Amino acid sequence: MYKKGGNFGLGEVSGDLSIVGDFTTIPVIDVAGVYSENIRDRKAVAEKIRDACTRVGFFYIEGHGIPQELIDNVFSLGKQFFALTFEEKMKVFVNNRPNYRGYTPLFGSGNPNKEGLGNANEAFDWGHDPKLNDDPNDAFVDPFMKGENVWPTESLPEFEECLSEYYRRLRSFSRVLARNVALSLDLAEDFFDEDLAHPGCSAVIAHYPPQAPKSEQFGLDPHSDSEFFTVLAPGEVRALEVLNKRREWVSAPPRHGSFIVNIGDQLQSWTNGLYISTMHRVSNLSRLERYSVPFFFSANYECVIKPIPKFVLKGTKIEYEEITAGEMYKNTMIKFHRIATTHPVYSKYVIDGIHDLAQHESQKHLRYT
Ligand SMILES: O=C(O)CCC(=O)C(=O)O
Ligand SMILES: [Fe+2]
Repeated sequence: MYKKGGNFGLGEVSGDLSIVGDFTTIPVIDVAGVYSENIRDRKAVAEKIRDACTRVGFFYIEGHGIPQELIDNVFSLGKQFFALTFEEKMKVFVNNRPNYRGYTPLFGSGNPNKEGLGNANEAFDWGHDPKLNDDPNDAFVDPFMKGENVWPTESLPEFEECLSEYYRRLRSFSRVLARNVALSLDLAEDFFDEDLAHPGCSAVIAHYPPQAPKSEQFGLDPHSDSEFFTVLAPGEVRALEVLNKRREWVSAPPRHGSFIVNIGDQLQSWTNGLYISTMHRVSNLSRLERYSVPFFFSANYECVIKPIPKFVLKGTKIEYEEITAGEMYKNTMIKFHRIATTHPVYSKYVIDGIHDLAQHESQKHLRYT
């Protein structure tokens, strides 16, 4: 369930924070039918999506139509980026951007351990900005996280173009998939369209180096995603695990050519818990370098997320707080990146004030117009 402040970065899983599904395997869905002009084809996909979203919250997708070459190029450039020197990568340090774009160093995010180290991954974030927006009516009013993407253009001239193309491609696919999600909920297919006109999406290339076998740290702490849904390119190395009702962590290994889609807190809230935003975590115990690219598909930042009345049964209590998509994202990012601002190695790169919590709190009076 989405609680104010989000639950990203939880070190342990407590029962009351998440709804968990009854599953032992993650379904595989061929989604090619979402592009069909024939409603019967679209409905056939929607039925499978409904089953996966109510029971698991995770599913593999085939037939998505996103060119493998584009995915491969993103991974290849990501590997080149992470191979740059620390100083070079820190030129685009995430904590010097109010909108959390750029580089998060290894151990620089998540819950710190006794030595003050966080998650065993390094990452590069990019996302919604005026340049990537495709809605002429979007004024890009974001009181919390104003700013543009930041690119390591000096070292990697092709980075911006390739990652921007990936962003646009994944956003357009996600809009089509969202129509099928609407259908799966017996809503009009265009039900979410307006709220996804200038979606505040973001994407990450993450590098998870191999962890020591008995490492107490995670590659990524157990969490649920805060957005509408996530379309994950999981790379080639098994490391992602998904929590079921019996408190078992079910492995979600990569399947070549498939993405993994998981429901986020926005959709869980919109459906009043019918669709599950399932907890998951990453531990890379494979001895191989792992790279993955989640694309977080969100509603417009100013969109207020609250249960759709038809999912609220008479006499039941609404358990989900009303919150804008932008605030959800901001809360997640502040929590997730706090460690980088206090860690002795990274803090010397921090420009004071940008990620001051008090400063964010004091902006609370600002609202989208
Ligand atoms: O890399 C993965 O397999 C999952 C990443 C993830 O869960 C996230 O970034 O939210
Ligand atoms: Fe996640």
